Amino acid sequence: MELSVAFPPAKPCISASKFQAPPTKLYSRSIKIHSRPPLLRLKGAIRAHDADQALSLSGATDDDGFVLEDVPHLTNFLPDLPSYPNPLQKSNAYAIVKQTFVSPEDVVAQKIVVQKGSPRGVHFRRAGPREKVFFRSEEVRACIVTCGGLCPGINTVIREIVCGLNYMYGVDDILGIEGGYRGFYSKNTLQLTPKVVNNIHKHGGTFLQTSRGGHDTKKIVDNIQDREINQVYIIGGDGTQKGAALIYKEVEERGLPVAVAGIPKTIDNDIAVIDKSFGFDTAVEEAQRAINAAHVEVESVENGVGIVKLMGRYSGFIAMYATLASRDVDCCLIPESPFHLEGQGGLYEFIEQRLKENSHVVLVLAEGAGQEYVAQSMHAINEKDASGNRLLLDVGLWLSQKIKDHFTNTRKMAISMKYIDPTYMIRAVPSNASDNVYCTLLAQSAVHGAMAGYTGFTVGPVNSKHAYIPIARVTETTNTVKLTDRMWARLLSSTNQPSFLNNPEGLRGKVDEAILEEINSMRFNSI
Ligand SMILES: Nc1ncnc2c1ncn2[C@@H]1O[C@H](COP(=O)(O)OP(=O)(O)O)[C@@H](O)[C@H]1O
Ligand SMILES: O=P(O)(O)OC[C@H]1O[C@](O)(COP(=O)(O)O)[C@@H](O)[C@@H]1O
Ligand SMILES: [Mg+2]
Repeated sequence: MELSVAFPPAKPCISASKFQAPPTKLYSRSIKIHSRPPLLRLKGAIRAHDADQALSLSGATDDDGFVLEDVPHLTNFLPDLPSYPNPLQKSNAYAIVKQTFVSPEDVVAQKIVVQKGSPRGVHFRRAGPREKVFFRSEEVRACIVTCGGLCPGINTVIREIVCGLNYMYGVDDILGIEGGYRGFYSKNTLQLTPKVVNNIHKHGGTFLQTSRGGHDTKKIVDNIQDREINQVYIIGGDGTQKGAALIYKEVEERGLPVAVAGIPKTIDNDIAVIDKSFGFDTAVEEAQRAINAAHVEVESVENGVGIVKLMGRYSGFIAMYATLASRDVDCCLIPESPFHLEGQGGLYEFIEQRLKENSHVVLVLAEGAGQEYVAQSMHAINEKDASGNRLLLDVGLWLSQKIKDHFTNTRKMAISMKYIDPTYMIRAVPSNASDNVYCTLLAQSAVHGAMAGYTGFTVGPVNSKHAYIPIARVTETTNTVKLTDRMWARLLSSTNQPSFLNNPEGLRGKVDEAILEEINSMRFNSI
């Protein structure tokens, strides 16, 4: 029988130090299922074979198009690593659970809407506790680091990693790395216990502090080695996960028995593969307060124009969901959807029409929207932050000014402009109840994965089932709002705003020619 599995190429069984790091790019290959290698018992430990776990995914044939995009396992480069029975076997919490351990055959499908006869497609390993663990509890020294921008729920994830390790696996040596990646080599560590982290989930921000920039793989791994850390939990966005992949590769090259687990974090919800990033719901909820305030303000004056600027560097998810949730928003502008101000079908015309109808209008603006216009008007240079992310110009201020100028000078209409910028407020709050539950699941899944010897993985829900995803899969692309998907159409139907696509010529010279081409071809295809 043949099984199609996607994972880095198998490496010869030679000493760990001689291993080459596998290429990041995953590829798909067919491998035969042989009779499973014997499990040798030695002194209460079980010798495992990495292929054992992948190959036990029986029952699939290559002609049904089943692909497993597997995550690395410590035994890939440390084949003699002993394993032990999972202490959860004796856990009160799991005492009456029907199936404590996730079967090695359990996988999560990336696509759940399929057609009859279509290939089964890509799958990820299901997250959760495994029968065998590759660490003795008393030998674990774990560390947690948080990097990048803030997001509601980071503290809950930290808390639940600490409590999960301690309560489920009896681990009591957990270090907090302070101030992001650079904290590995520039700061002292913090000892984390359930008591220390008991209340942190009630606060926004990160208990461990964070930073941008400062990723130096060699220095970080030197530090991991010097401190004898063997489990690394890394909470952060796309940049952080890229850094985590480099740490994992370096760890593998050095042949260290260190599990590297990534927990994806970003307020922008732009991480690929996973359903949604934690804190996103909280941020959307918090954004309602700002939208509400804008609405109250502009409803109370004549010709009130409210603008609310929300986060979203390259993707407008927060703006889109906040708009859909609110129903007080007349128009939502996101980076993915180019807009134009002047002429037929433009923003000025739309605002004037709504002012005539309702005497007020509320616009929600993602910070990454219309950056081309702002850059043109300010002759700005492309500045970057310490992590290399482009620093955005304030589109909110620019748009408020443009609208004021247009109505006062060109249209000779008095308007009352209220510009609200709650960007940092929506990500600095503690997470709401549903995000807290989500964070708990993420943290526990990460702990189970690391204890089971998986490494170089990111954890997250795929079609609402938590899975272990190869890091490269979540960093190779960024999630953006697809204008061709139904969700954006739902928003347009809800606000009844212009799509700005009916007059692509109005965009000429203002947005990238490639975007215009795309719009034209979309229109052509949909006619
Ligand atoms: N391509 C990369 N390789 C290695 N480290 C990176 C990379 N991109 C970002 N980082 C590091 O990850 C951390 C966070 O990245 P940043 O982009 O600021 O936030 P986020 O992880 O939320 O996207 C920073 O310390 C940065 O140095
Ligand atoms: O001012 P900071 O801390 O750099 O953060 C601003 C950026 O952080 C974000 O909230 C999210 O960015 P990350 O996910 O990369 O951390 C962006 O929406 C925003 O542009
Ligand atoms: Mg990022």
